[in-house]
Amino acid sequence: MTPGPRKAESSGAPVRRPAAPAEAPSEAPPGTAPSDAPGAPPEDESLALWPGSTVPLPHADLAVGGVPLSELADRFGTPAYVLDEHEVRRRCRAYLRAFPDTEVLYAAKAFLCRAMAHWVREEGLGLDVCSAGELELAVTTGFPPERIVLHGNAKSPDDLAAALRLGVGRIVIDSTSEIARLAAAVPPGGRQKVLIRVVPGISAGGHAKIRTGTDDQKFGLSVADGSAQHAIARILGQPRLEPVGLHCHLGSQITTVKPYLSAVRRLIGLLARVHDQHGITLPELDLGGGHGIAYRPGEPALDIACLAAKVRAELARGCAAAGLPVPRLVIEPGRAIAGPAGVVLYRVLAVKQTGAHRFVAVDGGMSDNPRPALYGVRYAPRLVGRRSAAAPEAVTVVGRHCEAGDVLASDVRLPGDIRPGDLLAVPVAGAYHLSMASGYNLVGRPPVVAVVDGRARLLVRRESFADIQERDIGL
Ligand SMILES: Cc1ncc(COP(=O)(O)O)c(C=O)c1O
Ligand SMILES: N[C@@H](CCCC[NH3+])C(=O)O
Repeated sequence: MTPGPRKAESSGAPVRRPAAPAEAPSEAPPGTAPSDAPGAPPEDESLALWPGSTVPLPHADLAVGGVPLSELADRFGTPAYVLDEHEVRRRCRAYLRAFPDTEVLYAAKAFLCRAMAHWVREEGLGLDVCSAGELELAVTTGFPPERIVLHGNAKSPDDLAAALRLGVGRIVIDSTSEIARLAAAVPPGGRQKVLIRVVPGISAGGHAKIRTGTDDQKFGLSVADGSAQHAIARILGQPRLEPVGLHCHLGSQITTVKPYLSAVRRLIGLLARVHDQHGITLPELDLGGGHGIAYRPGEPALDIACLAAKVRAELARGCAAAGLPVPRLVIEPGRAIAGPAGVVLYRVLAVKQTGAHRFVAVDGGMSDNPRPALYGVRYAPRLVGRRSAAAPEAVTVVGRHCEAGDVLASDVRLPGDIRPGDLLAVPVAGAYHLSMASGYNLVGRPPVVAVVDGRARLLVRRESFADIQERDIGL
């Protein structure tokens, strides 16, 4: 990506965007352009996908949360994830505003650390977890277990034991075989609320690998082949399980409302069948997450306000037609809350011209961001901390790992004089980066630094060589 036009480059202090009007825009739903960033639309359009606090500084630096990125790189090293606390909180509030009377669960798999759990809880969201690890971490921050929902297509005995011991609000049943196993784990006299994960037979999502609404995949219970109906009958035969609703998660990176409306219609159909067959009304409908965001300028994002309005209308219409009460709505956004609040910083280590290709190799790679390798996702890195007059050239930003496919950003435009020592910053790095980071090549995972109001605070420290060595028992 070409560094965009800068403004107000004369003073050394972070230049703030105009203050947000007191009312709505700063709380506009995530994903709605141009108010995706808080306050007025960004002065510099090339910063539209960056956290709302991002401002240009002298020497082509950027400040996020009032802290210059080059200062963060010097202080915390690279690679490093930077998270704008205000942006996370603003996105949580925007969801609550767009979805009144809805339980909004933040999907912890997108990114979780203690501070994140704390912010999300303070903002009034619940949590969707899919392991004992995510659950226990959240609970250590005082997250009320009753506001937590446990997911997973293969929950381990430890996952179920932790959920029951800590008293999570609901457990999502994902397979028939799980029913008896869960019922047996519930202590005598206890009754666990459960949701049933339903596969509605809808194809939606940004990449085949992240589509979970089609019948032929590993998650949930299909309506088409009757397994969902069969599972519900089985659950009703288990006195220690209390079915409270249906759940579906269509996939991730969904940028249109239509698939959600199809899901609502199919789930209402199933609610009606359950009512007719068993004489019960399940009071909850959990539509999962999957709300798509843009990673590069010009990419589409799901319009959350539109989603909220249309889902509510479809629920009201469908339930009235089926003679059912409107169920309580639950949603589980992850990416749309954490993703745009994060930036990742890399230092350039090598620049190489091979034939037609110019490679810019940085000190991170697929171990801190496997998403390009997994899903072919494209990012928009930007040179920060140094002004360049060189014309932009097409380059491929690659990582440091022993894989030809370790590409972080293919065919992006960076100044032609890019060189070792330069700092690159990549926006929209808050979701599914650290949470999917690996230990490949024994490279320690990067730290997470929170920025807010001109202050930087380490949330998760860098994984050191000592950390890695400690786990290795030796000969
Ligand atoms: C059950 C469930 N809920 C919520 C999410 C969050 O999805 P996203 O981060 O795309 O909003 C996921 C992940 O795709 C999921 O599997
Ligand atoms: N991890 C994926 C999406 C799947 C989300 C989890 N169900 C991503 O980075 O986009």
